[in-house]
Amino acid sequence: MCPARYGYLGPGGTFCEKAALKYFGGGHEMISFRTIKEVVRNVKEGSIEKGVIPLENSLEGSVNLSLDLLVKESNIIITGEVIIPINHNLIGQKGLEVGNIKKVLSHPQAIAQTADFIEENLPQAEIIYTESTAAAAECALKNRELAVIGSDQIAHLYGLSVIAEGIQDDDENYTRFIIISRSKGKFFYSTGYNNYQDTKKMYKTSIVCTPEVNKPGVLYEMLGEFAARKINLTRIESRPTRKKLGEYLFYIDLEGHYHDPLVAGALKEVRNMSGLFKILGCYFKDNIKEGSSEKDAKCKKRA
Ligand SMILES: O=C(O)C(=O)C[C@]1(C(=O)O)C=C[C@@H](O)C=C1
Repeated sequence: MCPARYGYLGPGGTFCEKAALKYFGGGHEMISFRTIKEVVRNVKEGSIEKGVIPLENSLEGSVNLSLDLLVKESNIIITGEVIIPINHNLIGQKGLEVGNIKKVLSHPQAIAQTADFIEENLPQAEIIYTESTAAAAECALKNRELAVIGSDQIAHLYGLSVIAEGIQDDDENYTRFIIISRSKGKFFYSTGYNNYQDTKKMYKTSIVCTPEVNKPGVLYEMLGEFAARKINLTRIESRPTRKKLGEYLFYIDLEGHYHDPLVAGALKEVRNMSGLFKILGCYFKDNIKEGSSEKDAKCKKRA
């Protein structure tokens, strides 16, 4: 049997690769793509079975491009999630000192997650955004005055040195990645499950919706459908519809399976109040285990 083909935001050494390995384990064909858009396109066109892209970070919030693509690409669904701790380092060629750094390169999320460090230690440096932390490391190979922000793995992989360790604004730094697949058809409601207490422990359902009419209290009414059924929401995020100023899409993640009658009932009501309504996916929950940040792991190793 051929190994499954999975894609992720690369090149090799990104946090996304780490997340993909945690989720899929070994023994698969792993293909790196240079942009999130390319990962999504390849899943959509069927050249890979699943793709892994970043969705949100505990310090910086959403990766807007990923949110937008989930709505734009109608045949893409979320089939899994994986959360990993993120530990950033300042990286450069051997012998590079902080005072000599002219440019700092990284993914916008990584730059934002280390904003305090940059402000305090690198006020002289020009900031350059790249498609990923590993793409930044490729550039550092060609220029001695250039530093990169990323994992210690990329330093190792690209033969670079770590100048400063653990430079994120807060030690508790996690990114949630989603696994995307090609949708096989419309989501349907059924009553396969009937114990919300069980499904809420195991599953998450993600939806996106926009109220059909813009009237006072409409969002309150929509969210009330979940509150009335004691359905726990784990996230709500708004993004412009990109059609009209002041009109928003609401991304909602909730605990429970959409086949659970309680969840299905709430979703039906919310759909009735919505213009656009899409179930983005229903998948197993990943949990952050206490003491699972990279820094904690390093401390344990040293002890
Ligand atoms: O550039 C990488 O290494 C990525 O995997 C992307 C990404 C992101 O988009 O959030 C992933 C984790 C970190 O939050 C920083 C960057």
